Amino acid sequence: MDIQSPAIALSGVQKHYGEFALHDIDLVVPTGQIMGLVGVNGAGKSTLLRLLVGLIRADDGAVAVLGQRLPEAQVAVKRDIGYASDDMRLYRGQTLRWHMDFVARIYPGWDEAYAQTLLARFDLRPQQKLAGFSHGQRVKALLLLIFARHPRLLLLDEPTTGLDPIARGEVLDALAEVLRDEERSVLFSSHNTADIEQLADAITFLHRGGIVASRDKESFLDSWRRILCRGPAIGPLDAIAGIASVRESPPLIEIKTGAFDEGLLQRLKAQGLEVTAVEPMTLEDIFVTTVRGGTSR
Ligand SMILES: Nc1ncnc2c1ncn2[C@@H]1O[C@H](COP(=O)(O)OP(=O)(O)OP(=O)(O)O)[C@@H](O)[C@H]1O
Repeated sequence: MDIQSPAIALSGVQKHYGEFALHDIDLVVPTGQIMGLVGVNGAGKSTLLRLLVGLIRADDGAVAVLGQRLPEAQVAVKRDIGYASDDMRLYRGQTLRWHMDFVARIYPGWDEAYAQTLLARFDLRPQQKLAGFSHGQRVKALLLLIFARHPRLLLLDEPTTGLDPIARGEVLDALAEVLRDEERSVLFSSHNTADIEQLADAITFLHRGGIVASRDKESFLDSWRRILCRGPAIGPLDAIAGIASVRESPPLIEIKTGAFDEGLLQRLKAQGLEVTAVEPMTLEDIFVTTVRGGTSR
C-alpha cells in the first residue's frame, strides 16, 4: 500500500438515485487530514461515505482509498478502514465483550489496552447485552470497536447525531485523542457545524449532491466576514465581486463575503457606504450563506 497517496481521492464521481444525483465529485483528503463533511438532510453525505467504503459503486468516475482503486481493492483496504454509521448493526443478543472478542479475532491490530481505556472513558459495561444499551451507548460501543483496531482511515457518518451533550463531549474527546496520530486520516459527516468546527482541519460543504465549497478550516474562517454598513449605496451592491449576500433595512446594510480583504472595504466605501463593523462568521453562518447564495468555490 502506497503511504504517499492521499487517504481519499475522488475524481469525477457520479451516483444517481432517481431524482437525486451525487455529481462531479472531485475531492482529495491527504494522509493525516481530518475532513468534515457538512450538508443538510439528503445532501448526499451518507452516499459519499458508502462509496468510499465500497458498500455501493459509483456510476462514473474514480474512487481511490489509501492509494488503491475501489471497487477492485475493496477487500484489501477494508482492514485499514474504520466505518461507523447507522448501517452498522451490532448483535442485540450479544454482550459488548463478545463483540470485542469477535473484532479482535478478525483484526490483528486490535489493541486491548486501548479498548479498556475506552470502556472506562465511555462508561460502558462489557458484560451488558447490546439490547440493553441506549442509543448513545450503542454509538460509543461502535466507536470503541472501531478505534481499538487503529484503522488508518476513519469514515464516520454523523458520529455525534442523537447524543446527549455529555455523550457528545465524550465522543468528541475520544475522537480528538484518536486524531492526534498524524498518520490517521478522517472523513466525518455532520449537520452539526460546531462539531466540525471543533475537530476538522478542512471542511467540505455538500449540497444537493454537489460540492459547493472545500477548503482548509482556517482559510474558510479567515476569508468570511459579516460587514455592517450605513447606506444608501450609489449603485447595486450584488454586482461587487466577492459579495455573497446583501440584506438591507435602510439605512443599515448587512453584507456577507467569502472573499474578505481591504480591497472589498475600499469598494464598499467607493459606493458611498460607511462601514460600521467587520465581524468574523461562524461555520454555521458560512455554510448557510454559501448554500443559500449558491456561491461556488
Ligand atoms: N439506496 C438508495 N436508494 C434510493 N435512493 C437513495 C438511496 N440512498 C440514498 N438515496 C437518496 O439519495 C439522497 C441522498 O441521501 P443521503 O443519505 O446520502 O443524504 P445525507 O446527506 O446523508 O442525509 P442525512 O443527513 O439525512 O443522513 C436522498 O435523496 C436519498 O433519498
